[in-house]
Amino acid sequence: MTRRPLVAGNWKMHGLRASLAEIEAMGVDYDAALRGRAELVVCPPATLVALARDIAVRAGLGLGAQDCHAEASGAHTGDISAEMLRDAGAAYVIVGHSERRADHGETNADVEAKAAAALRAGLAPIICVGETRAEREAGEALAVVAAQIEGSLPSDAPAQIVVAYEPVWAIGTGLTPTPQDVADMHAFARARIEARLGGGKGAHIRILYGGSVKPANARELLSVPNVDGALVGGASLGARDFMGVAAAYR
Ligand SMILES: O=C[C@H](O)COP(=O)(O)O
Repeated sequence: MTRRPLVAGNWKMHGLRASLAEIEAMGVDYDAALRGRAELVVCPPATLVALARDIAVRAGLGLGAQDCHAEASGAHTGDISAEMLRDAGAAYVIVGHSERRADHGETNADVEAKAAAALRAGLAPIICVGETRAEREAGEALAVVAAQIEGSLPSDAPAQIVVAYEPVWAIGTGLTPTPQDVADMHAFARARIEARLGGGKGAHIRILYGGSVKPANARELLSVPNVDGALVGGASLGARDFMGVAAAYR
């Protein structure tokens, strides 16, 4: 099964208009050889999505957003719908990131509704799952991820969805699981995705690893079986590091 690797950059709450120059710079290194091997996507804050559209197109990168509301429109002050993101130029949207689950109390049901909204709007959701340190230490990592997959993926989701496994304790900490731990979790996640969606989709869906991915560890992490790319936080803010991560596919 050939799955096109995807390296997605999640800028989180970072970036002003001046940061758009980084997307332009990413394009300089994103040559035909690398384009042939991996898809690159950048997910800036919502304020920059529309402004980034033409720049990303010129650079050859895809564009994503970081969250969406479950409804297409309505009286939801401060929220942004998947339709609006699509209109602004996004093709992807991250849903269920652990920071939204923690900061905004998003449940698996909320994440499923957002993923469904993304699909309705024509966006590919990047659905995040992952255990906390306490859950891993309690031996519950597999059960937590299984429950998140079962609860957060729309049961009729197509193979275009992306799943990102991000152990919460590895996000922004410089810590990473061992390659064997990543291999075990990704194989497990693929089996659970197939159990959830059926129809042979599990083999087609890309499962990204996220959590302290950097140029120095990208090659090792991205060569693990069933790792189809990365969801990169801190190292995606600058072209040099982001392209250093993507270079794992050269
Ligand atoms: O969405 C990205 C992840 O939360 C990873 O963040 P990080 O690469 O800064 O650890």
